Amino acid sequence: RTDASLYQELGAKQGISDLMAVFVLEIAQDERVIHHFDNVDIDRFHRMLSQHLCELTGGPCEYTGADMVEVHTGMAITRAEFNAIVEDLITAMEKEGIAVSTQNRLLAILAEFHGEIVGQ
Ligand code: HEM
Repeated sequence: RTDASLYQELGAKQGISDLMAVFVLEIAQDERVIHHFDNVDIDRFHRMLSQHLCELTGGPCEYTGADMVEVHTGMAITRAEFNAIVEDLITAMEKEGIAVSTQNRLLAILAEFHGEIVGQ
């Protein structure tokens, strides 16, 4: 578990929730990946993303959602799709005015999920 500084830099629970709301809107407009989300419960998706990010960045949350490998298995997510999602997150972070140094700290954490998500 990391220290909570990244969690604070992202604006704690409210900042993370706002960021994930913008991120979900970016995904919804992204033709490269939207087909994966046809039957997804968006409220739950937003809630689980926020909880996951809160925990990963050292915040006072416990992620209660699905295991990363299990939930993405069967989607056959490509490297290009993974990168598209990363771009959507960067766009969301820019829109939320998050400092580039903070953006890079978050991206470094998420990059570690590559192997659990791509090609499952
Ligand atoms: C660092 C990369 C990623 C992380 C950390 C991540 C994280 C998550 C989390 C926390 C959930 C919620 C699980 C739950 O509801 O219990 C989820 C669901 C989902 N993810 Fe990802 N994800 C990543 C990349 C991707 C990519 C690249 C795609 C597709 C292009 C994708 C597609 C989905 C879909 C469609 C769901 C909803 C599954 C469902 O509700 O049935 N994810 N992801």
